[in-house]
Amino acid sequence: MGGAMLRGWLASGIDPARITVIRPSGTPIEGVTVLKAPPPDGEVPAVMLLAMKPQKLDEAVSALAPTTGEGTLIVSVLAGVELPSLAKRFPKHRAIVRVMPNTPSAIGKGVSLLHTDGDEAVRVEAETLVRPLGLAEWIDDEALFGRVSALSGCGPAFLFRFIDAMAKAGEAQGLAPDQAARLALATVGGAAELAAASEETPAQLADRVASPGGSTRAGLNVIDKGAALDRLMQNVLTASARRNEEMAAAAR
Ligand SMILES: NC(=O)C1=CN([C@@H]2O[C@H](COP(=O)(O)OP(=O)(O)OC[C@H]3O[C@@H](n4cnc5c(N)ncnc54)[C@H](O)[C@@H]3O)[C@@H](O)[C@H]2O)C=CC1
Ligand SMILES: O=C(O)[C@@H]1CCC=N1
Repeated sequence: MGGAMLRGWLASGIDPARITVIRPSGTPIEGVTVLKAPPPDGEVPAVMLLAMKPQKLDEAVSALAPTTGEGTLIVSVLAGVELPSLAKRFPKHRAIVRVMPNTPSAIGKGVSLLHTDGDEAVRVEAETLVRPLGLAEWIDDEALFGRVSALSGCGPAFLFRFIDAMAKAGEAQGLAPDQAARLALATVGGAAELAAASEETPAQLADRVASPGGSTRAGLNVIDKGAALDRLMQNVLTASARRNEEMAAAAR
């Protein structure tokens, strides 16, 4: 996820000289400084983005926490790890902002949910930081932030599965796999762009496709029976929210 955000920032024209990536592998990234660990005599960072797995946080804290200062804005994308859990581990900070980004950030089409207990200046700074990556939305209730992280944070994975499922269904009707994949992807991309550009709701747009008594209605009847897709998505987000809460509890 950190790599996706970095790609988005670099593509938006941010000065790479301002960025240092710390990754244990030390694998270089063109244009930016990459270190295996923070330099002992390094500058206090203005912004520190945490993007390791939540389970790796404690391993990373001993090297990272001493490098922060009273002026450091800590931005965490760690799913589940709440502000008090971060503040406890990084006592020196100006403010802490939680961000739940998603991978389309790499192409400036991401969604970033934001949460902080910082002041207006912190909110402006955080929003300015993530705006080049796509849509930015504040969620002021931290419990809700955890519960809804799955919609946009995990959402791309659910949609990628949906694209694959459409393609497989096309294959089952006789299409070659590569053609089915192309059709499914272009259909999902086009429909999403149309929905974004339209004044009508997705439900109204679905009705526009479904000619009365036609083939779309026959397909929609399967999706709509017993609110099958609605119930599936509710179960999906509930499962993700439950896992998020488990990670929050582990980090507390
Ligand atoms: N993958 C996604 O779409 C999203 C992920 N996130 C969050 O992003 C974080 C990373 O997730 P992924 O990118 O999926 O995992 P990943 O395993 O692909 O990336 C984790 C990165 O952390 C680095 N790392 C490990 N130990 C470190 C340390 N001690 N210091 C500095 N870096 C260290 C690794 O080198 C690796 O590049 C997680 O906290 C996750 O909750 C949030 C939103 C979306
Ligand atoms: O799977 C995860 O826990 C992270 C959070 C959102 C997307 N990936």
